[in-house]
Amino acid sequence: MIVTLTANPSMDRTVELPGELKRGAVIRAERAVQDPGGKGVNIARALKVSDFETVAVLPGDDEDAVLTSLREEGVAFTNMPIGSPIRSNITVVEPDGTTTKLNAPGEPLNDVAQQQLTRLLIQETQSASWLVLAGSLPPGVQSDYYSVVSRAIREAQGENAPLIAVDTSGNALRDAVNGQDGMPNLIKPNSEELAELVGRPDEWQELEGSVEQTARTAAELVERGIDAVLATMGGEGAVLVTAGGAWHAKHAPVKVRSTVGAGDCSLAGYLIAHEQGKSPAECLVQAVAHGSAAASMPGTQVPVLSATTPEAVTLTEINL
Ligand SMILES: O=P(O)(O)OC[C@@]1(O)O[C@H](CO)[C@@H](O)[C@@H]1O
Repeated sequence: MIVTLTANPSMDRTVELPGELKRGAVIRAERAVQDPGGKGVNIARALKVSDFETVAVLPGDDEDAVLTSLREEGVAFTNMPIGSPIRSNITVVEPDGTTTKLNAPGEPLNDVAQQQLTRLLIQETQSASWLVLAGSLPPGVQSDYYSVVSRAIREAQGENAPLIAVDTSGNALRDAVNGQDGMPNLIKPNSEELAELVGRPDEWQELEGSVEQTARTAAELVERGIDAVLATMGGEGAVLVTAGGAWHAKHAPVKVRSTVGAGDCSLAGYLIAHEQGKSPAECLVQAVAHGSAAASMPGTQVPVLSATTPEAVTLTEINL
């Protein structure tokens, strides 16, 4: 069973425009959709739609629209009431696929709420194989929260502790991999996040354009004690580096409808293959197949495993 934590969930509102986005104009959208969101929520939705057991842990009131949508989708969740509505994040999609995202800061969580959330996670992860800590941290939460949660879970569950995946950015990611509270088992940075993590933020564009350099940079993090680094490269696919090897995988081109949530689905694909006992390279292939399928769907919709096309993914081993 896979437990996800979304400390800063959202209602994702996506509008598709008939033409280019013009600043300052009133634009009539062609289509508008809304989906429950936040990275851990998306991962749980992607797992559930393919019948993998999952629980999404998140702050939010029982009657909040995000939780109502999760109930409708049949996604199991445990929520912690906060007395205010979950934030709305807006995505604007232009006909050429250009996506502009406006993310709200989210509802603050005080110390008591953070401790309560950690306690909920300890309860929910008693028989979990993975815990996924995903997305930004809301106002009031220190950037080392994922590190603190990881330590609490590992102390509470001992030998039965789940593997921990972290999918976040900025200081929350930096602090999650500083090693003081142990390393995550898996991280999923994009090129920008990877460059920042190794302390060379200016290198991100080079990383995005070079599979070998991405793999070498990810390997630096594996040397620091992370089991697996799944580095996503947008349309160029993804690189996986573990102590046992490095691989690049790329899907045949697809018509992109919305890239929002594609990274979350990549991680879901990786976890699905891992739950099925597949090899690291096969987990990478499924990650890329899931990410591509998600990018070809509107809004933050998630693909079912049977609709993904791992056979359209080219896998290459990288010699470091
Ligand atoms: O503001 P955060 O927490 O970094 O990201 C939130 C978010 O952009 O991530 C998901 C896509 O990955 C969306 O569902 C959601 O709106």
